[in-house]
Amino acid sequence: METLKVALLGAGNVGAQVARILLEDADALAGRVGARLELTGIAVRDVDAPRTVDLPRDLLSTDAEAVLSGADLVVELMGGIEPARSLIKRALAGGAAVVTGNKALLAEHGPELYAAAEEAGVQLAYEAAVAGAIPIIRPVRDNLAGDNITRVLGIVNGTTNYILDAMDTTGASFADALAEAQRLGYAEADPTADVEGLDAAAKATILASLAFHTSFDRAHVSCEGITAITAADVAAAREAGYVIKLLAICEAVPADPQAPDGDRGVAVRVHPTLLPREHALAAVRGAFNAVYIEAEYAGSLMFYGAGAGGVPTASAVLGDIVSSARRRVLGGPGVTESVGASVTPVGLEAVATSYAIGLRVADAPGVLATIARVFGDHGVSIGTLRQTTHADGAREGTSNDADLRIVTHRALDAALRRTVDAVGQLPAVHEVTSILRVEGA
Ligand SMILES: NC(=O)c1ccc[n+]([C@@H]2O[C@H](COP(=O)([O-])OP(=O)(O)OC[C@H]3O[C@@H](n4cnc5c(N)ncnc54)[C@H](O)[C@@H]3O)[C@@H](O)[C@H]2O)c1
Ligand SMILES: N[C@@H](CCO)C(=O)O
Ligand code: NA
Repeated sequence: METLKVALLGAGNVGAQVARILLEDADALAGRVGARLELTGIAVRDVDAPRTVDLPRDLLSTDAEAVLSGADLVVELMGGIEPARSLIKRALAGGAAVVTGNKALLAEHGPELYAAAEEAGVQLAYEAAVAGAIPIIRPVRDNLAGDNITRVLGIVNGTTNYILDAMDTTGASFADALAEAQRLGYAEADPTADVEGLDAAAKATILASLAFHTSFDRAHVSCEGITAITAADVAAAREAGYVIKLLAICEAVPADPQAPDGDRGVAVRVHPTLLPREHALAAVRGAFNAVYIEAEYAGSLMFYGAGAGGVPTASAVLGDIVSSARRRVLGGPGVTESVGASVTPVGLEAVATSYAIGLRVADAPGVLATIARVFGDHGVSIGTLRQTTHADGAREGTSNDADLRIVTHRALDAALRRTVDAVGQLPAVHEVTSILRVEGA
């Protein structure tokens, strides 16, 4: 039987598990590939660092370039932009197939790397880069290649879903839920990329490019994280029949909001979103991920599972290793990215959604009518309105305060902002407590 040489770059959470499985399951994998996969080297920062998995010491090296030279397959699990980018380019140029889970790198430099793979006639596979273990890259790129995807809604970050779910089910504050996520090992020690939505935005960039056959850039993706979400927002959403999720949304919309029947563009956005509790994505709990796809012929599809964690993510990496190795045995690079569509990337200003708006107002006669008139004057239609009086929020010498939660019909972002600005100027409105988008209603 032929032997293929596999080089691994990085032995952290995911890399160490990939190495373990390559060694432990060597016979089974050889049967599936039609060649033996020999792990020839593992690039690490420190040969003596403690690891979650005991790895053969003679495979470890701090010289990544030496590790990848001569390999048939290079598996990059170091993360970050450099040196990952240069090492992947070097591996591709040398004729090796590359497997990576590096969404940050692909969101910023994907087209350059896809082109390098194409030029070298080898495969660049990255199933682990979006939603961990969930098969989503190949379904979107290959299985749905003959369909027309119209919308992708994804819960693609486990840490933020864990936090929002804990806030929803236990009433915890954002800070307490984050601390718990860190204690359980879901969030990074520095969880900025998770809670600010940057990790989800990188994944959205990759999904949009595949779903709409166009090279999207991270700069095309508008991004808002969950750090401003309060326990009160979550409670109010719950009371109104919604749950708040951080969604990555890629959607075909009119390129010019003033010309609804004109050319279509694609808007890609990440933000906290209210979802009706009966929506399929509302049932995604804890650190799980799910991607919901609407396509012209397939209808609605949902992909669900573990979006993070060393062992589940290793499953996606191993799948790419087996399939790349098998292609190597059979010859040819297989299916590659298709970017012939040249869809126009458009910004958030082109997207109309419903909004949930929280207002702290004076509980006095005529206040509701005045607020409703401002909405009407700006052409934003109110769908539902709930009022809760605040006995403990009484303002000295005046009326009590009340909390209003308004859910609008679909409106463009600019019209909504103008409306909220005008409402905020009303003397009876003491504070705009939140503005959140609603999807799936
Ligand atoms: N952990 C997950 O759940 C998950 C899920 C999907 C994708 N990913 C992606 O997989 C990749 C790896 O993630 P991870 O969680 O294993 O990260 P990690 O931080 O646990 O592991 C990365 C390892 O690479 C090593 N490394 C970094 N630079 C190096 C260099 N120049 N030379 C040698 N070694 C170097 C680090 O020392 C570390 O051990 C990242 O791109 C990440 O975004 C992770
Ligand atoms: N930090 C990421 C890891 C998986 O990409 C998450 O929480 O989903
Ligand atoms: Na995946």
